[in-house]
Amino acid sequence: MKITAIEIGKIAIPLKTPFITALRRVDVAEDLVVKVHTDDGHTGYGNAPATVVITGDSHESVAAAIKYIIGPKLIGRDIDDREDILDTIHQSMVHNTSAKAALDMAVHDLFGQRYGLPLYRFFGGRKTRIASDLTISVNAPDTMASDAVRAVSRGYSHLKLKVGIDPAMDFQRVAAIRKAVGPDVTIRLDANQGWKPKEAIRLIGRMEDAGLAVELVEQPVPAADFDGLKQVTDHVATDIMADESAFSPRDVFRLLAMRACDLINIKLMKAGGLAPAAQIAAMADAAGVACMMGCMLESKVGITAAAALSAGKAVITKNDLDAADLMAADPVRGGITYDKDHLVVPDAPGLGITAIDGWLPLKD
Ligand SMILES: C[C@H](N)C(=O)N[C@H](CCC(=O)O)C(=O)O
Ligand SMILES: [Mg+2]
Repeated sequence: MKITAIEIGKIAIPLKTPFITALRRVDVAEDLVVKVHTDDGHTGYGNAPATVVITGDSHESVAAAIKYIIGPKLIGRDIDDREDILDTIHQSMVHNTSAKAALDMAVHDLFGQRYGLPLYRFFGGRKTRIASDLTISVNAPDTMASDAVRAVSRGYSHLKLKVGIDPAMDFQRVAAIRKAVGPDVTIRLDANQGWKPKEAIRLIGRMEDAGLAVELVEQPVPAADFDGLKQVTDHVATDIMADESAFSPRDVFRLLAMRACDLINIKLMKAGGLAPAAQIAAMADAAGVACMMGCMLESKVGITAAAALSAGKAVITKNDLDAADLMAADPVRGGITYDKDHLVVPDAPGLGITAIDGWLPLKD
């Protein structure tokens, strides 16, 4: 099975409600989807949503990296040389993790197809269903409370609340939601870098004193401030998770060595795909630090790949793989299905994706 061509196209999917974080607002999710074709008629799928405020990657930069730098090095390569192809993807250029993730995913998809192996089995095959939280966008406290109640009525028992806009109002947001959903719903927070270290320590302490029962706080401080992240971790009882601080395996090695966080959020778009994401999971496992499998605002292509890794690794104990469930339409045929708050992984070879509706090839 040899790679013969790589096509790049885009899909646009309206969201059920606007996605609002401390970093950005999105009304329509746009995802770049690559198709990697082989000489025996197979197609491997991968995706790369542009999340410029987090990864720095735009659709233009992803397409250029694939088309001019990494892609040409993959043409003619045999899928049986998987590790060698993955080395090429990851060593062709620095940064550009979204472009690398899209190609790494497609290569794994083709490898699964080559051997009739569902990807979740390739990564360990521990489960066929994984539970995810649902994200509640940052808004006025009463709006967030009603969004949270609606999410619980849809079957979600874990909610990830976006905060990080301003600490006093963030306290009101969490208090309003806890009051609305009661004590049995798990509440996790994602500040998306919005607080300063001392501000975070005071605010999380206040939430602890008020008995708001927050399970974890994701990325309280700016991504580059590893010392600030450690300061927060060391001064609160609530678990602190690194997200934007934890891109590459090397970042995670540093975070683990510093004991700067209690948990790691792994995302394919930050790590550069499944191979480096699996490396991160293995390092965290060795350090005794549990992980969340997270996602960007991306289609079911990337969510299916992330779910396959999560379903195979015991160290991944939490999932924030709700992106495709935040969307009002699903143009991806095959892949995972949502069953209330669970994702069911496909039993078909590779990612099990058969077609993408509304996929428009990128023009030069
Ligand atoms: C979609 C997922 N639940 C999520 O919240 N991811 C964000 C970043 C997503 C984005 O801005 O596209 C995160 O965990 O920070
Ligand atoms: Mg996050």
